[in-house]
Amino acid sequence: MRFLKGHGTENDFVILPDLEDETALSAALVAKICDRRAGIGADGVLRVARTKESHEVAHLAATAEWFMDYRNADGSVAEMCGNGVRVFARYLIDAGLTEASEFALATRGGLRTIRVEPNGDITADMGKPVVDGESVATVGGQEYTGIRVDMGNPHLACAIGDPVVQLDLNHQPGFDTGIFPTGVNIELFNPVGVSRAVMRVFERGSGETRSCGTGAVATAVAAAHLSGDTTGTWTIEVPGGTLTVILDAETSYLSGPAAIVASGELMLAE
Ligand SMILES: N[C@@H](CCC[C@H](N)C(=O)O)C(=O)O
Repeated sequence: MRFLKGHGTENDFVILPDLEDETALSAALVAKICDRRAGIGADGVLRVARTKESHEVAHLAATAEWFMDYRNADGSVAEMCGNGVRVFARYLIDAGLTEASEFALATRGGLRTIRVEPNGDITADMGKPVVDGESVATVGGQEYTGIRVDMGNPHLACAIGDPVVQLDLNHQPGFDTGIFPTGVNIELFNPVGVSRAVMRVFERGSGETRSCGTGAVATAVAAAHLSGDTTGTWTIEVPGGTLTVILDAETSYLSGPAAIVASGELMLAE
């Protein structure tokens, strides 16, 4: 099976073009592929499938030709991945599978419109974030209150007083499993200056990653909320780079670099 490797602000993915929809991707195979020692290594897998052939999203086929079938590093399925859609778009463009500079992609979280910027960055329309009250994450015995944000996938974005660089994110943070029965992506951030935040993330199904696009939007929403705003342009610094988030009354946008860095033949099987 052919694969490519790509990343968006070091949130890295193995891309599996499955244009004829022939690959049954088990959780075990995904976990093997994402293993950083015994596999290729990645935060997740992006299977490239035709929307019309994919029963989960076939109803979106009139608008989006391609479906991003996203899997976390542990093999679990997620609704959306913000850096994933941007890297997926970069693959489609580089592979000549689209010539448009603006096009829609199907995800389990619904349609996402992509725009290629003049400087090569890729912007995704991430939809309207849904804010749904507060909850608490526990990291290293310390409790942090955050804001629940639904980006198609679940987030808990916590502004904290301790510097995020000092956190130990080697272990799963605690969270309320009653509120998040299918797990949650947890962002810890320090607001810095005007409309800027430094963020780290512990992703559901992947552990700590160096960036998370849906998490960056959730962080911008939470940071804006704290400053009494709901709109504006936010710079979110993550360990792997910098993302820009625009919040307006109707939707949210995520912009940043996305690159394909390698391709090859996968020898792994179940
Ligand atoms: N890295 C992603 C989010 C991937 C999915 C997430 N781990 C989940 O299970 O919801 C992003 O860039 O948004």
